[in-house]
Amino acid sequence: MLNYICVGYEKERPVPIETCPVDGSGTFYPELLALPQHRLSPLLTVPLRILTQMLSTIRYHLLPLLQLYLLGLKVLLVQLLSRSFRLPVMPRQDGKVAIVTGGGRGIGYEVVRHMARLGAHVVIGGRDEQECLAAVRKIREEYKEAKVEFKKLDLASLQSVRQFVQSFKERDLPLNILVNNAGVMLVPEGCTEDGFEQHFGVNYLGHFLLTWLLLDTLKDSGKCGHFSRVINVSSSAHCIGKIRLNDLNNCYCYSAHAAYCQSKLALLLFSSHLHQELQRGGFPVSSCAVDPGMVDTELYRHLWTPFRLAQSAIARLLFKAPAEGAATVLYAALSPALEGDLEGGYWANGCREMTTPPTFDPKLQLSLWETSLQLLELQ
Ligand SMILES: NC(=O)c1ccc[n+]([C@@H]2O[C@H](COP(=O)([O-])OP(=O)(O)OC[C@H]3O[C@@H](n4cnc5c(N)ncnc54)[C@H](O)[C@@H]3O)[C@@H](O)[C@H]2O)c1
Repeated sequence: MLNYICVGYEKERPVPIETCPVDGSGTFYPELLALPQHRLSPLLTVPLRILTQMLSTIRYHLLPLLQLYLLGLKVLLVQLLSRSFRLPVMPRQDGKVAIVTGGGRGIGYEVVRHMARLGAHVVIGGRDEQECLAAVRKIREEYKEAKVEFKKLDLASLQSVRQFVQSFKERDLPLNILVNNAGVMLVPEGCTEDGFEQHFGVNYLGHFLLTWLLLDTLKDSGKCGHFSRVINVSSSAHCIGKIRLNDLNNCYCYSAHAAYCQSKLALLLFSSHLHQELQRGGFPVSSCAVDPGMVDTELYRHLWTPFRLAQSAIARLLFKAPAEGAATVLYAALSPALEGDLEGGYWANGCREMTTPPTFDPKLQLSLWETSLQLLELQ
């Protein structure tokens, strides 16, 4: 259960006590807060409060918003000027078992469809039953032999993640590929069943738990030269993400833009740390992160209406189709060239790419890893 205190600041929002440094360190404007306001004349206190509020709004709302839209423009420009990666012909995947989260639509659907066509047994872990069953039907209609099925998985509920893993393990199937694809973007402020901010809970923490609980199966299913693979679908938005270890739930000042970017950076840090841990332990499992590019899917439905309208108008022309967005994910998951891959890393448009320094910060990776284990009560 979360306890709340009121910091008497900003909109006087209650902030969960565990994540709130009461002294305001590292966030807001402690230098302004630290002023002995009781000694200031009321004439000064009011403008000071207005000023701090304006600064907070700029820093926590406008800046992440502007950064994300500018990044979007840059990515679109690069996409327009460079050739979209085309997936080479991949070998048959008979006998392999894959789990794809959020495989009922968008990029995930195309990943499932392609894997099923190649003979893999694919389990769609999805929240929306109707959507996922429709996806299963469609794929079976297209490929009569497809081994594709749906199992309920709501990443916004840790209990649902545990149930999904338990029912998967009861079947004694191997697990060769895990694609952590499901995601939400710019959803209104709200919490998961377990009280985590939605982007953080669904995009990152739910996938952390899912992977953690499936690790033994992934390890048992990998062989030397035939590693099991964990593919984390991140985003170029991670570049502008910031990990606020003392406010992972974005309680101080909620910005959906900042929350999405943080969740995608967290997924990348997780992917990198997991890969190193697996290599250190000598396990036949690799982990990498993939940016699918800007893809025309329903992910954008929570954009502010004018942006949403602009996005739908230009999407067909400038955005990738979901199958194109799935290409790098599929390459990372299936390519024989990556068998026994010891590097993991971050993939975009068919290539392994360098990315921003925080992603390689071992201290940050470890802190986030340990905090996540604590939040999930795994330690
Ligand atoms: N579309 C893009 O331009 C883009 C760019 C970068 C990264 N991505 C990432 O690609 C991934 C796939 O996104 P998409 O573009 O196909 O979007 P989408 O909205 O079409 O698909 C998202 C999928 O996640 C599922 N999902 C959402 N919440 C869930 C939950 N609580 N439990 C289980 N499943 C849940 C949805 O049901 C859906 O199937 C996401 O992680 C997204 O962040 C997309």
